[in-house]
Amino acid sequence: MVNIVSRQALSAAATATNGFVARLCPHLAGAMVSTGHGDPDSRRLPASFSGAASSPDSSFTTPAPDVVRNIPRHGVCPMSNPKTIVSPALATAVRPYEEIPQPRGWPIVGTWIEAICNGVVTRIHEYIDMRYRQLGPIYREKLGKIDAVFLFDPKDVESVLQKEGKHPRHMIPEAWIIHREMTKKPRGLFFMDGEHWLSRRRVMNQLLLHPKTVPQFTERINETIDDLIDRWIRIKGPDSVVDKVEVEMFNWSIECIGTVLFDQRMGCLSDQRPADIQEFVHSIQEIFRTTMVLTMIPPKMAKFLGLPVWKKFLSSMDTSMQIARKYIYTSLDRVIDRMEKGETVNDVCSSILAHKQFDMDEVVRLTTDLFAGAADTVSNAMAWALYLISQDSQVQENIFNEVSAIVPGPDVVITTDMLKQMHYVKAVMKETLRLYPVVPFHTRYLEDDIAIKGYNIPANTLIMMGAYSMGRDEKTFEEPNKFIPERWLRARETMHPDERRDAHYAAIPFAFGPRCCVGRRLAETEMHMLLAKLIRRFKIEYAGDGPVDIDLRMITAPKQSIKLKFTERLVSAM
Ligand code: HEM
Repeated sequence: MVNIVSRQALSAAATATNGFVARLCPHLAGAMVSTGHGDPDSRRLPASFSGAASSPDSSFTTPAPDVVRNIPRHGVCPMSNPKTIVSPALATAVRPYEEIPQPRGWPIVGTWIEAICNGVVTRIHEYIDMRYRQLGPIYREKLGKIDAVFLFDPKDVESVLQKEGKHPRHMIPEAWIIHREMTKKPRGLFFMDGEHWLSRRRVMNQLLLHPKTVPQFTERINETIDDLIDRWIRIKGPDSVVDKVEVEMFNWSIECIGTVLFDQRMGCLSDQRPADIQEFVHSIQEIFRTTMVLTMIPPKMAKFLGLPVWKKFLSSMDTSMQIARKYIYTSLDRVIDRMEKGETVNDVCSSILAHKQFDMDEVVRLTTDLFAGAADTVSNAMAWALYLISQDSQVQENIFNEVSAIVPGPDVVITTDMLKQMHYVKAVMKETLRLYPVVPFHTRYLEDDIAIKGYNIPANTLIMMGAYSMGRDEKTFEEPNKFIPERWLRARETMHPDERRDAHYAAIPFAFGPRCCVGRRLAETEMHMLLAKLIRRFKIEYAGDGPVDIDLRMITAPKQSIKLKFTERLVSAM
């Protein structure tokens, strides 16, 4: 039997039990309450799998189990939902879902019009932040097709993730599900659930999250970075400015994932970039943009009416899948060829093939989704990091000093052992993703009811945890809107363990637990290496006309193009 309660509900229950509650229901005296922390069924990936070992904040990623209070159990209160396993005391303390605060809406349309007027499609992070400030750390709202309860307290995020079970389930946009059904083409990990997901995920964990695998790719990642630097030296104008750094980052991240998946260069960093890669970039962006629109206009209706947004969504999905598959089939042919010749192959795709557990079609599906998942995430994270550091010369000097002390020369290949020592570089990326979480909401459906802040959230309710708002919350972070990488280094020494825990759960850009991002270790390696190599070589200044805003198309992307000036450091300084 599992006890599902939040710490807040617990304390509410604890005060309520004595006297008043006991008079109401004789069951309630001396109930067993558990925080859930430290429950034997609270499963976590081993630290090595969640990437905790290499994290600058490894003290954050493995919080110590909380105290479990055992008080004699009296059984489940008949008032509760049969699947809500809470202490009898809580059964009265917990209020029904319907009482969770919600914004006032109009009959039938609810808050739809207000949400659209507030720019919910491209600025949903601001709209939801506004609701948080208005309604508090738990509220519920129906936004088009999304009917969810929103959470903003890191302690509640922890409670939800503690209870996500063996097969955590996240939200898949309805438009994507319809597309999958229409094309009758099953997709990769992100779309799977249950045991089917777990069996595939275990294999992918071994190939991407195991500490031993990523070091095999570091030399190739280094090469892509050297090529990017050469390219920037070639293309920067007389004023040393590179335009559209976000597009450059996209091309680089495709090049990187290409070498890791297939041990093959894609040509995205050459002067004649393949035309279809540009089309791929565009279609991925359109998928995210149209999907956002299709959360406000029911996709089934948009499909039925043949609305332009639906047509655009379909064509972008099809184009991106066709291009990804074209690359993957060509690469697979080469991989198989090399394997047949007995040549050593060292890439993720051949390792999946070597597993012999999956047929060719499944290999294509798994790799296509890795390819698509990697492209827009790493590139946007890096674009934001460069935007932030380009406005802070002190942060650049700190990076430079750290990297110079660890890496013997500018042309030396950076290894994962070197990266492990780069605490400041890691803190810069952690801080970037706190301010600009590429994935602005973490979503879960739980198998059982859960009590949060004294309210019952029924099983299978969509729970959305606001990473953007939590990352910028003054309750958790001092001067929350300032870019201060040092906060992650200081935190270990100066913060109370409870505050550290809150800071950890408020900033989990890759999510946490068994369904965390499978590409985390690879993404961090790529980003830390790029940052280290770039700052070792250049001083970077922001050359744009004004601040860059967020354009939220499911992921946190820059709205305006990012222009940067690159000045080579003197050779003697490097
Ligand atoms: C800065 C870079 C990245 C960020 C911030 C990021 C973030 C995330 C997040 C938040 C999730 C959802 C986890 C959940 O539902 O709880 C996720 C899932 C996923 N990511 Fe990433 N990601 C990044 C890079 C990558 C890369 C490089 C790859 C590919 C190698 C990748 C592949 C995936 C896949 C396949 C999933 C679905 C996993 C599953 O459902 O089991 N991601 N990512």
